Amino acid sequence: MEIRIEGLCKTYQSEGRTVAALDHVDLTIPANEIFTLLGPSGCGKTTLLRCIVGLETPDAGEIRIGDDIVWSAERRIAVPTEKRGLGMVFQTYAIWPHMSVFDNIAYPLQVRGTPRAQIREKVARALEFVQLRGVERQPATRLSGGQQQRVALARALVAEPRVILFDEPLSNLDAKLREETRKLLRQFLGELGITAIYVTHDRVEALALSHTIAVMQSGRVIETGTPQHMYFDAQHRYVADFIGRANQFPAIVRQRENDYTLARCGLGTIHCQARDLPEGAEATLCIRPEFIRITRHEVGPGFNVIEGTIESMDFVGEVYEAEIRVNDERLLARIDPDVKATPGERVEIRLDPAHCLLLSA
Ligand SMILES: Nc1ncnc2c1ncn2[C@@H]1O[C@H](COP(=O)(O)OP(=O)(O)OP(=O)(O)O)[C@@H](O)[C@H]1O
Repeated sequence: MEIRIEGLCKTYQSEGRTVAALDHVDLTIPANEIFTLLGPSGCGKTTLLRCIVGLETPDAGEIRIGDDIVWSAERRIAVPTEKRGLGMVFQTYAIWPHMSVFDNIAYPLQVRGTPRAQIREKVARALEFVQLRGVERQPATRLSGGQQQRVALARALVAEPRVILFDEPLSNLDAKLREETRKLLRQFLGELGITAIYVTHDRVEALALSHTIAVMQSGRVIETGTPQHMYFDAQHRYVADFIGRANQFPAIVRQRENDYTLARCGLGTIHCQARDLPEGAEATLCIRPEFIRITRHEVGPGFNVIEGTIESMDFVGEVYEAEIRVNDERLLARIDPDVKATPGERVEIRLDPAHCLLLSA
C-alpha cells in the first residue's frame, strides 16, 4: 500500500517557543517496501509517524494510504486511528506482563470479536512466522528482550494491517541481539511483502534494513534514496555526514576534465566524480575513509595521488584507522592491517576519484 504525504506541517508550543516538528513534508512511501525515517533526536521522525497513525493532528497538509485520504486539513478529513488499518511496534514492547504470549498476540483479534477457532489459527501462524512456537503458554515477560519484541511484531501482524510502523523497535536490545533481530525483521518483512515505515536514529540499522531511506533534519526531509545512494552518492553534506563517517573539505569547483570535475581544496587539486556545478562555485569535497589507500608508489602517476604524514594508527578490529596529515588538513583513512605503516612516516596515498564527491556547499 503506497503512502503519500503532502505539505504536512505540525508545530508545538514549548516553553513559549513555537517548534516546527514537521515543516512542509512531502514524501511518497512506495508499496511493500521497508521505508526508513532516519535523523538525529528531535528532527521530527516520531511526530511524522504519529501523524500517519493518527495519534497526532497535523496543522496542514494531506496523508493518503493507498487510495484513501486519512487526513486532510483542506478537505477536513480525519480518519480515526483504528480505521486506518495500521499496525505499530514501539521501542518499549508494550506487551502485557500479566498475559501469556498467546493472549498478548491474540489481543487485537479478541477486541474485534474474532471467533476463537480463527484466533487460534491466526496466532499459530503468527507464532510460526516470528519463530516463537512452543512458548505460547509462557508469561510474556519470561522471554528475552528480542523474543518480547517478536511477540510485539506477531501481535501487530495478526491484525493483518495494510501498513506496519516501527518506532525504534530495536533500541532496547543489546548490540548482538539487535543485529540478529534486525536480520529476522528484514526477512519477515520481505516475506510478508507489506509496507513498513521504520523510525531510527541508527544509521547502520537504516542501511542494513531499508529499501529506501529518508534523512530528516529540523522537521524537513532533506534527501531520499536507496541505502547505496545515500552512502555513496548523497547530494547533501548533512546526509553524507549523517549516514557514515566522511572526510569533508571546503573546495572551489574548477573545470571539467573528461569524466571528472576538478576541485581545488586544502589537499590540492582533486579529480572528483562529475557533478553539474559551475566553475568557481563553492562546494564540499567529501570522501569516505575506506576510499583512501596507501599506495607505496605502486600505481605510478595518476589521479589524486598525494603525499601525507601518518599521525596516528588505531587498530579497531578488521582495519586500522589512520589519521593522515596532508598540508594543513587531516584525513581519516581505513587501512588494511597488512599495509604496514607507522606514525611519523611519510606516505603516498590515493583518493579514489569515483568516490570523491562534490556536494554543493
Ligand atoms: N508534545 C510535544 N510538545 C512539545 N514539543 C514537542 C512535542 N512532541 C515533540 N515535540 C518537539 O518536536 C520536535 C520533533 O520531535 P520528535 O519526537 O518528532 O523527534 P524525533 O526525531 O522522533 O526525536 P527522538 O528520536 O528523540 O524521538 C522536537 O523539537 C520535540 O521537542
